[in-house]
Amino acid sequence: MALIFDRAAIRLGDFALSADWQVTAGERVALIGPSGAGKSTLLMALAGFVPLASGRISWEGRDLGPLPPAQRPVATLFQDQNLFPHLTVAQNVGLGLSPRLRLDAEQTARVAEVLDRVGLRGLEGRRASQLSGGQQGRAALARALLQARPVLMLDEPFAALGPRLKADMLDLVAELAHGVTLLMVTHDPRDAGRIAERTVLVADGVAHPPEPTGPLLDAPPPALRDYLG
Ligand SMILES: Nc1ncnc2c1ncn2[C@@H]1O[C@H](COP(=O)(O)OP(=O)(O)OP(=O)(O)O)[C@@H](O)[C@H]1O
Repeated sequence: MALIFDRAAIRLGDFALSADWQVTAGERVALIGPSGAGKSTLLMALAGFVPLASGRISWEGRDLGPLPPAQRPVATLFQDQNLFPHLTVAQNVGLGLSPRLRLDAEQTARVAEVLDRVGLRGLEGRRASQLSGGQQGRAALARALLQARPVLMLDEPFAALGPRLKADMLDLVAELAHGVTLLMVTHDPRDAGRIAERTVLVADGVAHPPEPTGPLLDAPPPALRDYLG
């Protein structure tokens, strides 16, 4: 069981990126590298929003190429959390199950259960705009978990939170998404060290094969050293 980038190549105008490696199901991997190197674009290719110029991406032996985004095995947690400020917490989370918010009793119970798991019980009826940053992160995580996809992509999650809160949220992700394959874009090597067993360096047109995070950060190759400063 694995997520495989098989000589996958992306071309967008002058921008080119290649990836040729795999991640074992349930593994947690960080993507790190300079701004504009293509970290988000690689995730968007996995999600089906950016086409491959050649090669393929497969999950458990199945080529994802023909699958539209909604049928791919991935859920995404974005930096801006993508919450609708005027909707309640329960509604924002319910959108993960039904885009029109027509939830049956079983789905409503699942929303309540996942809100409980992320520690938001009692705040179901509050508008998203009335949540703290940390609570918003929990609501967005609840929505992503509710989709129950085997791959969870995090694009600079919780970047707006302070270091302590961000660390707590990453620990919560690791705990609640246990068994889920995580791909996390981050600019902070501490995030990678906290949650990711292996790290992909994205630089100079290549998403390099994942390497064990600790040794990679302790003895960074030149491209990573330049980036880390
Ligand atoms: N539709 C497009 N056409 C041409 N180039 C594009 C298109 N979309 C993205 N790019 C380019 O792809 C490159 C990679 O962008 P991407 O956002 O993936 O980088 P990133 O590593 O996630 O950066 P950051 O860390 O700043 O978020 C950038 O140079 C961007 O300008």
